[in-house]
Amino acid sequence: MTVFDDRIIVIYVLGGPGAGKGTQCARLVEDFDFVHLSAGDLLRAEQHREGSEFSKLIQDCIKNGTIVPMEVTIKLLENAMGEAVERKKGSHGWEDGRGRFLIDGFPRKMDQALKFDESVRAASAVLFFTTSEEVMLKRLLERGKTSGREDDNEESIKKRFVTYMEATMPVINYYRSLGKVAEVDSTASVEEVHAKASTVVNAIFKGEMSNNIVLA
Ligand SMILES: Nc1ncnc2c1ncn2[C@@H]1O[C@H](COP(=O)(O)OP(=O)(O)OP(=O)(O)O)[C@@H](O)[C@H]1O
Ligand SMILES: O=c1ccn([C@@H]2O[C@H](COP(=O)(O)O)[C@@H](O)[C@H]2O)c(=O)[nH]1
Ligand SMILES: [Mg+2]
Repeated sequence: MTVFDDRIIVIYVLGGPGAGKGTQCARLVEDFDFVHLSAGDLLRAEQHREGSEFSKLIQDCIKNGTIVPMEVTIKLLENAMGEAVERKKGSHGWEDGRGRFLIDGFPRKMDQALKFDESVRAASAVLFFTTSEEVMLKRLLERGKTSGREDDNEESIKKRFVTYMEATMPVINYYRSLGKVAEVDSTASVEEVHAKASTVVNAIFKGEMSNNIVLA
């Protein structure tokens, strides 16, 4: 039994640090009336919440590119989803009555994937953005000039790459084994990547994604 039923559609958005997940999610929100929840943003908000017992833990994990224990992140996501559903009820709601969530930067590790799918809501698909480490590093160092993020520096970025390869790639391979991964090369311009991502999401909504997809 999951917290949310089949009126709620969840798409996980994964990819290496700086692959463009947040950028593309913002664009897809405009097209498909998604609620976009970034696990990293929720953790940063919790880190800075006055009185949070997890503040120091989250700060250390983010700086070192390691993964915050799943209980913390899943609770934050579950709460944010619940709040979004309530907000939607109070306004016009979702057009077709089906709630649509893009869960960005999550699950980063197998334990999170299994727990969220089984207890909150199983993901319909994984939108997976890929590009080279060289491109990701360049983007993140550029972003770091203005982002104020404690992990947008070369030392933290290198650690994030290691965590991504060791903990997150197994998650992607797990969803590949379920035929749920839509891989989109995110090296090109924001517009070009957006066009491909949009095509994929359309296919997911039309129920046309019966196996993994790769869009180069
Ligand atoms: N297709 C693109 N071409 C050029 N720059 C891009 C592209 N997509 C994103 N960027 C830029 O790269 C940086 C990282 O993008 P974004 O924040 O979307 O990545 P992310 O995958 O969410 O990263 P993180 O895992 O660190 O949260 C941003 O400064 C963004 O403006
Ligand atoms: O599920 C998650 C997601 C993120 N984290 C931590 O946050 C940072 C930043 O995440 P971004 O997606 O790049 O904003 C990440 O490096 C982890 O330290 C997490 O622990 N669990
Ligand atoms: Mg991001």
